[in-house]
Amino acid sequence: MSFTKPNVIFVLGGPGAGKGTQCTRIAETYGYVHLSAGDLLREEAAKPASTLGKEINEHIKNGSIVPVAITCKLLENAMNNSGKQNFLIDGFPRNKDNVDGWKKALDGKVNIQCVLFFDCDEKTCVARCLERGKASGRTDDNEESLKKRIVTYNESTRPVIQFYEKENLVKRIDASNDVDKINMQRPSNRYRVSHQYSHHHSPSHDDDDIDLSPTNSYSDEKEDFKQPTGYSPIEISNELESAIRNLRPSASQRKKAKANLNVSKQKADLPQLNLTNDENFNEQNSNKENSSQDQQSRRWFPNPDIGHVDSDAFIRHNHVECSQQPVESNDQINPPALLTAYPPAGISTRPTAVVAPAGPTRSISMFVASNSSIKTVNDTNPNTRLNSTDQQTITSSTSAFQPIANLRNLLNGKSTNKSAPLLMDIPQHKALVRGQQLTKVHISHPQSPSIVYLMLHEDFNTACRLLHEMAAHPDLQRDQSPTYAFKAQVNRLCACYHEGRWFRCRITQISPDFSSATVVYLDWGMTIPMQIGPEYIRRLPNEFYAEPTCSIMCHLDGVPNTNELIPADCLSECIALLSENEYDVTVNGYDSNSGGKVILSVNGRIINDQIRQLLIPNKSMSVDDELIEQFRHELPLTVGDELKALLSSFSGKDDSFYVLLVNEDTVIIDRAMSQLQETHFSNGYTSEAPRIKTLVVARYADDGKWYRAWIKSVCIQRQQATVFFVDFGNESTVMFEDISPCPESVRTLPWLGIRVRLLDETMSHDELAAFWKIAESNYIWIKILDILKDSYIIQIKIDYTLILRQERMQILEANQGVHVGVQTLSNDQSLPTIRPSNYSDANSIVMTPSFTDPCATGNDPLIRNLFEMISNELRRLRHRINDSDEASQDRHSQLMQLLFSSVNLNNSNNSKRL
Ligand SMILES: Nc1ncnc2c1ncn2[C@@H]1O[C@H](COP(=O)(O)OP(=O)(O)O)[C@@H](O)[C@H]1O
Ligand SMILES: Nc1ccn([C@@H]2O[C@H](COP(=O)(O)OP(=O)(O)O)[C@@H](O)[C@H]2O)c(=O)n1
Repeated sequence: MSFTKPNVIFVLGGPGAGKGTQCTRIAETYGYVHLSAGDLLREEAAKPASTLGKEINEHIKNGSIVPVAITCKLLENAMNNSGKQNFLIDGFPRNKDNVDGWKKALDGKVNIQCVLFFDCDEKTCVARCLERGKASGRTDDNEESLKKRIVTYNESTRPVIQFYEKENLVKRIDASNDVDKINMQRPSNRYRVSHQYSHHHSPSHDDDDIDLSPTNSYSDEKEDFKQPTGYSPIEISNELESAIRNLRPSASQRKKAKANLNVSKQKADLPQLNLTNDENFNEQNSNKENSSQDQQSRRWFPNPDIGHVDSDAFIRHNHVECSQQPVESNDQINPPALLTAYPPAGISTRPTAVVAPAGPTRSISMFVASNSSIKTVNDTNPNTRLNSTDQQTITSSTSAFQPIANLRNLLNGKSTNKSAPLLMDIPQHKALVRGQQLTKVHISHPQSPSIVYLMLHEDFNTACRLLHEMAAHPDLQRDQSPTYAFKAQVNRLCACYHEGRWFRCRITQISPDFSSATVVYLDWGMTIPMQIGPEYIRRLPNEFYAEPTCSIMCHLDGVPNTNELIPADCLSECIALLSENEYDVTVNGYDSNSGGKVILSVNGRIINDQIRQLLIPNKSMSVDDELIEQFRHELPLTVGDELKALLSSFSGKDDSFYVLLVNEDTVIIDRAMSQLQETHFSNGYTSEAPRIKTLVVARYADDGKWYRAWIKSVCIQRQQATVFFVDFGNESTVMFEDISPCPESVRTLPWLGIRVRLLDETMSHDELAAFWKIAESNYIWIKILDILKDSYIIQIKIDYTLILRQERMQILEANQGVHVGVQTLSNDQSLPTIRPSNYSDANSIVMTPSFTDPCATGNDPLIRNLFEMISNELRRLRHRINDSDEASQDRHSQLMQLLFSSVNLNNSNNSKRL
């Protein structure tokens, strides 16, 4: 029995026909998971954060059909999240769009067992819905909506039922009967329903059985439905039923399977052995045909492409040295029956691979280009020959978009299952380094539009070498029983067989019946369900523990990391963008938990931008700060980072404010922008409105210069848009003619405006204004102390040297030999050594210089005294809010004067005079 493909029964019928009622019973009796499309839609619409709520609610109220992308994704997610195999899908597919969308997303990946058609006359349906409406609170159980729903049902859903009738999949059930008559007759273990071809014909008898066995996919009683009044009992055997109930194979099954494979050396009672029989292989092979039809959408599921990897072809093209001989294994001498927590001697648990700057290579392109011919090569190679009956079709029960948390756990070697032991591990891929530029990088698995697994050139070589070595390893010969038993356990490493190759994998999930496991391919990134059994999963021989994983998970910087529904056509465009032979990669960040943050490009074409363009138009057009946060494009900052910045604007909301980071990007943006000042934008948005939430450049009215911004809202009438300047953190209203698409050269540079607030310091706007007076137009150094959702907690270090340099230079010139004071720095020197006097004062403007000059240290008390006074002055300044600008400016310069006169005098008496 195969559990690799989920079984699906569609349940259709008019509104109120009783689909939900019967499904609940079937689900209880047969262990099917009941998924009601309508319920899922209502649930989604009820989520406060849902951007689709309005759209869904409108359709429901109007009785029209919600676009399939939404419904299908909800169903798919629910199936994936259930972790189960058998599903009753109620209220779907309801029109042709539903059928097509389902096919596009899931064809070949599930087993459609049948379509249960609950046939009920209109009057009864309406009456039931109205009755339900009294208590259900549903917005559509009223006469007005019902009229529309009935029309939709007759016009759109009935043709779907007819379509499936032609496919001989429909089981018609007279749903006008009493609830209990329709339902299961216990205790006979039979699902007894009367089913008739049409409600115009009354049933001649009413105890036909419907087979709900998960494996009996298409019934062969075609004749049934050729005669409208014909009934043909579909037997559901007790055996089959118990098989559904008890998914765990029986002891005798296990024994038989074991005998078949002659796994003599294995422990007799290994519970995970559930070996496949011929029937399965046939079924799987027929599934394979289906699945190949829909390769585009399949790519989002665990990637079957790895089956095409042919290391021999690869080696021929690339002259990679690789032993053709079986690798000498000392396992025979030193055989651990199961891997223990101790790594074998000589195996490093630390990464050893070096992330090489990708060298010149033809490998990846050759590999990809020769993909089509690889199959043939495979067939002629005795080492890697594909045996068609041995092929295990990969079908997926895992989500197209895996939650990152799981992956993170995987990458960290953390178990998702508390009881699972942490075993010997394969070292992680070497960390990427911010700023690294890589070329000829291959995507081994596009997990989602925003997450990909990258393989550097060297990784690719290693991965192929591993494939080759594993194929030659004596313990991984499929025609021979494995030397050592392998007990499948969550988190355990293993070798998995797929399309003629063994791969290094980690088990992440095991089905309750121990027949299948979900494994992640450590070197290629994808997650795939596998049958458990020595044919498919074996102990990973010791020699394959040393090599670090060959791929690295990376987020595409600036691409929204969305779990939201993505329409199928948009998805396939994303896939196409991620299917290039090789990429140039810029590393914008790396974190051992979440992997790399990268920008992919091909011939200068920035893939991140293209994907973002595809994804963002699908988002809600309502202005929503939360949402923009999702794709805000920041430098990856971490706690402890010290950065040079300029104060740029108040956030206007609280005591947070924006600073503009000053780094090499600032220079690039600056340069690009000043070039733009000169060119007159002819491609401004004069005829059409700029799209909300797109990155543009906009002319800032105050100085007439262009800056990067995103569109927050537009007013077509006034031909105006509110834009948010991403490098400064302020908003402004700009005419359409002063807005232009963002030039590519600066599009992917991180937004330099970051929102910050001071630790434990609440500043009023007025205080901030005073603070501004001191620090504006001068660089400040900020240290990141904490990262909040919407802002950074920072400590400010004001680089007084910049303020003072001028004067100080003069003083120094005039007073040779005076060593007290602040260290002078040139602009590009590293951090000034000015430090806050103590931690609690960290955010006030009290700064104490540290001294590099030994002479100065002798004057410590004086200096402390001096700076205390200065800080008092500064505090006073902060509170002199009502002063006119001029007055405070005056005060400011007075203060500076004081500072310098005191430094100049370098005398405690003088400092007292302050
Ligand atoms: N066989 C039946 N006879 C009478 N009322 C029924 C029957 N089946 C369901 N109902 C009632 O009719 C209403 C609609 O049933 P429901 O299962 O929610 O329909 P659907 O899912 O097809 O819209 C419910 O209030 C339910 O209690
Ligand atoms: N596949 C589906 C299922 C339901 N729906 C919407 O959800 C509404 C309620 O569906 P439902 O299955 O809960 O209700 P019934 O009409 O079966 O009582 C429908 O009228 C549609 O507006 C949809 O758009 N597409």
